[in-house]
Amino acid sequence: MNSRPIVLASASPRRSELLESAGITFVVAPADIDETPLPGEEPVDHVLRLAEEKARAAASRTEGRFFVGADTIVLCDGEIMGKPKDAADADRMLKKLSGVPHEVVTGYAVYDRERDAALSQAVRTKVFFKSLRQEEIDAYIATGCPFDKAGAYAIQGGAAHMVQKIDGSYSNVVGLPLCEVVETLRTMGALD
Ligand SMILES: Cc1cn([C@H]2C[C@H](O)[C@@H](COP(=O)(O)OP(=O)(O)OP(=O)(O)O)O2)c(=O)[nH]c1=O
Repeated sequence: MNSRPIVLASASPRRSELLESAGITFVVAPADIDETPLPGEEPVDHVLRLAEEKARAAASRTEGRFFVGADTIVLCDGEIMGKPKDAADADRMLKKLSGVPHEVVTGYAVYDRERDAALSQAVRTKVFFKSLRQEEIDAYIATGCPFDKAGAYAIQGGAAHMVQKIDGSYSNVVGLPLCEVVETLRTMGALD
């Protein structure tokens, strides 16, 4: 699908699987950046900033032409939820999400090293959780799954049964809005 080198600036195996599923050839070069929100930073500005920082950080130390970075957060009642710090934090997040619709926001950026230019976009998906029983929350946390996921859950994993419905892109919830990312790669000339 592409002859020009694409680099995925991510350590997330889910993002790799999604991009692979679109038939895109790429190499992986995770970018380790500080993901703390700036004081007063709006959620969309936050994910867009981090996505571009990840793409540019990978470009500063990896061969390639197009660099894809992404960042996913859960937005519930004004709170930006990243990954839980520990089991108590995961428990707090899941209790807050229980029975309440929330949004998953993923920002992504494609940085073209040759033109020193980036295109970015934030995609929002509404997720409706059922009311969770404490035993369900405890059992889920005991699996260890919540710890590397924004909002302490994975729609593609053990939390599938907690989700009543979604409104919007599924791949966006998993961490990369595939439809939009592929279109952006095409617009930028990264795909044949
Ligand atoms: C809500 C939700 C999030 N997630 C994941 C997507 C992201 O990998 C993670 C949010 O953390 P991110 O900081 O966006 O990404 P990451 O640290 O995993 O990877 P990298 O920064 O190297 O690209 O949560 C799921 O896998 N399923 C879900 O249902």
